[in-house]
Amino acid sequence: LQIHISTKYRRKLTDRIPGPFCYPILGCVGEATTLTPKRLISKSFEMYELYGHTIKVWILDKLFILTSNADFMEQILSHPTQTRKIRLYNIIKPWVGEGLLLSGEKKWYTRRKIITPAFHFSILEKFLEVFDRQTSVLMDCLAERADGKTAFDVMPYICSAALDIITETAMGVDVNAQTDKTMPYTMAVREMSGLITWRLVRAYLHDEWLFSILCPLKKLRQTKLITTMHKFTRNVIEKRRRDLEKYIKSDINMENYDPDNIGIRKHKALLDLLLQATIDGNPMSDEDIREEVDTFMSAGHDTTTTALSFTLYLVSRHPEVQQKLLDEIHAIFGEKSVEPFTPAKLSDLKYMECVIKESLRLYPPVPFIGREITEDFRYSHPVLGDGIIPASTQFIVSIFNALRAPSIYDRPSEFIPDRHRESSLNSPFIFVPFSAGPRNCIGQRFAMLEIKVALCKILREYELLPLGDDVEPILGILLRSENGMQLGMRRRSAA
Ligand code: HEM
Repeated sequence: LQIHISTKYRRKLTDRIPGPFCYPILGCVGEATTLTPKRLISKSFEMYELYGHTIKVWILDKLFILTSNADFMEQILSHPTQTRKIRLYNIIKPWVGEGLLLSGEKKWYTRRKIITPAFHFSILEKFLEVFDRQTSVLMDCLAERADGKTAFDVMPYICSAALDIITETAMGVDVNAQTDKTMPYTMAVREMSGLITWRLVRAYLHDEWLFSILCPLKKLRQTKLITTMHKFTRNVIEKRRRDLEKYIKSDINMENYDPDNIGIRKHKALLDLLLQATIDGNPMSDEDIREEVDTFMSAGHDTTTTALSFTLYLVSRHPEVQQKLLDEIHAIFGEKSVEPFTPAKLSDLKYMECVIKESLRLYPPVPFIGREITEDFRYSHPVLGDGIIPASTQFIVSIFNALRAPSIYDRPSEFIPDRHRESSLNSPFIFVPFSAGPRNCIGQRFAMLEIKVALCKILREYELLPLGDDVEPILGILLRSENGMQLGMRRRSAA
């Protein structure tokens, strides 16, 4: 009865929004508990086909509005105050705290202002050397699989390289994730990412309290992993803060400074920029910085892993695309003498950009995002007309469906990189793998540069072969393939 009364106002406000039949009080709770991450993809297409591109679903007293309509999502995503994230994201909160990804409203706004300069092109340019060096390690690791006839899952290799890259750029620390599989910090990050995915596909374990009751051993394990990760990040922050203070007090030129701690590198990391940042005249506390660095670690390695792995998979299945990519790489960097990576040269890789975008369109690493509506929100929908989304609605943007909308993309399920030469498809609320509006991905240029460097190096050295099973995408906070991302490789000189 309480649920019925508390939802009455919200039901009335949203009665014109279509959606599947929901039982009184229970809503669609029965169907929601039977949905598997794999079935979610086909189910979402069925629902949009049946009800249009904006749908409502009740689960007990919770109202979800799902949309893949560009105009409608723009109204929420570009709104300056509707910035609070849906509760589902809380699953990573014990790890990243209220860093940029999870913080809301005022805290988010202040942090975003401080962190944005850390992703300026002039800073990212310095990371090209890290991308290059760590991808060279990846190339050595891939050599063991490049026999030209055996299919393998490329994702674990990419994941270790992405972990090395993000740890070095975020914290200035070399953790050798690709060559040393026993380092406690990287083992913890890997295990934690796996644990998050495991919990995500079990809706009843999203709540931290229920998770502790139903899976006490896993909860204990999670606590241990988080302790390991936090301890590592805090140690690095303390060390870098001491280094920085020493540097400020003395006349030592940072370039000549020789860090005594093994593994700590000289070039500036994102964390150094945070150490120098101030909020209202006060420096950020170590705990504030820890949250942000852990956010970069969490948001910045699994996403690029997924993007690069799907891109390699798609290129392996399209030899004509692979040849065009190779021709472009040779034209810009030379066939024999290999010129170093520069931002200008990387931005000349126009065809490669189309290929990466088309891969992000078909397989967006973040398949959906959500906002919790904080106060009644007046909207104007191109099909449903004007209306109000009531406060506390969980508003879900289906990036996966938006990027395959037949009304926007001709032959939406086909891999056609050249379609991105058309500027209309690149407008911010149409092409949304990095979201859009004030809370879009702060790391998107970082990710594009990292992927471009990796593609250049891999394709120059190896031919990708269409071996192994096709991908079977499943939806979670991140898009995954149930059977990995299989392909074959052959050294070009051996072709
Ligand atoms: C291909 C790779 C990537 C994709 C597809 C991606 C996608 C996204 C998306 C869709 C969001 C919006 C999330 C939301 O609204 O809930 C987001 C936010 C964010 N991303 Fe990325 N991301 C990628 C790489 C990165 C990298 C490399 C970093 C850091 C180095 C990063 C850091 C962040 C952060 C901190 C936010 C939160 C921004 C805010 O709320 O102000 N991402 N990303």
